[in-house]
Amino acid sequence: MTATVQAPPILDFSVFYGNDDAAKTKLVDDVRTCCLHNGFFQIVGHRVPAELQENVLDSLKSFFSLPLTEKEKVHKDNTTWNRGYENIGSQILEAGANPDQKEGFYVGEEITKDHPYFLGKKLNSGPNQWPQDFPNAEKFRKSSMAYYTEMHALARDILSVIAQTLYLDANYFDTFTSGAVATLRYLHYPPQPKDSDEKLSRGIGAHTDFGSVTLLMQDDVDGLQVWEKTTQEWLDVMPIKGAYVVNLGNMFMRWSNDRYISNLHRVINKSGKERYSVPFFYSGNPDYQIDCLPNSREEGVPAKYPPVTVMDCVGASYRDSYGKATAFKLAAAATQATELPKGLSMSAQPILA
Ligand SMILES: O=C(O)CCC(=O)C(=O)O
Ligand SMILES: [Fe+2]
Repeated sequence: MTATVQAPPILDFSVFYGNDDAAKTKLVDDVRTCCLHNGFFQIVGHRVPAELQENVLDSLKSFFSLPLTEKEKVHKDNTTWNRGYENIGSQILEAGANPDQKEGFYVGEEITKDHPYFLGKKLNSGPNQWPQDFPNAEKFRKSSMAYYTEMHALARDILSVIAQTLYLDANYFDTFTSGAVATLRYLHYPPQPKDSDEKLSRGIGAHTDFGSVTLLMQDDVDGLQVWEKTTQEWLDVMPIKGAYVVNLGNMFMRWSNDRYISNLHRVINKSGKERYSVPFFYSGNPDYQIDCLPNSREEGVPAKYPPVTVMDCVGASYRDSYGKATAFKLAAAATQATELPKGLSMSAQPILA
């Protein structure tokens, strides 16, 4: 019998908030093992209130059930800082696959137009767009912002554990997390049509995330899969109520000189049901310099990458992924396809002005 490889381990994060030193050391060791293997783990026992999680899920479901014309009133093309609604098919994350079969809504810090981040065009910084003609509008806005604040706190706590996995002070990332930019993304994956091409149809194509860490809440429908390099297979990450799937992004991998992994994952919604999920992408302070972390390379081994700011590192990945969808649209138009993939607009979306 062959040993089965498990989807990301489920770790009890409550020990981070307790006084049991042995349990804390074990948590740090477990997180280190995951970071070295594929950069994925799951946590329970965090402090994000269950009621807030439910409010977020309820209100995003009622938003996505609005008519398209209502959702498009807050389309993210109204901004150059990536806030608001995104149609199905706007992104291609897997080269060669069809545009992603998901619609989304982006939320970030409420940044006013006189804020230095807005004036300096820092990494998707600006005011949010909120749907107005909507019975749950107030609940949607309030729960989104309360949840956004909670997620910042949880990301800082997780980074504190990750610092310790590298034998660094628990507060090593404080300058990186102060003034950090992050994006909350509400996602809705309609059921994949039965006659869709299995090989090409994706809720979200195989990709790695761009930033430092991503904290993902899944609703109760499965579909997320993580690539397991040792057995060359896709492993299902079955939803656990209230838990977070945590994964490292490309910027963290670069920062650790490729010692810690940013791993491939994808979503295919074969459930026949509507699937909802809420990733929180933590970029960090846009002006922070990402330069090889201490203890992530052997004595005498050079750093693989030159220093880069958070803004340049994450911004380049965003532009690339939306550029692919635009290229697909242009290719489809060039072959005189009568029908373009739904939701692909004719204007390229400038993600970072
Ligand atoms: O919806 C999910 O479960 C995963 C979403 C994801 O990987 C992403 O938005 O980067
Ligand atoms: Fe992802």
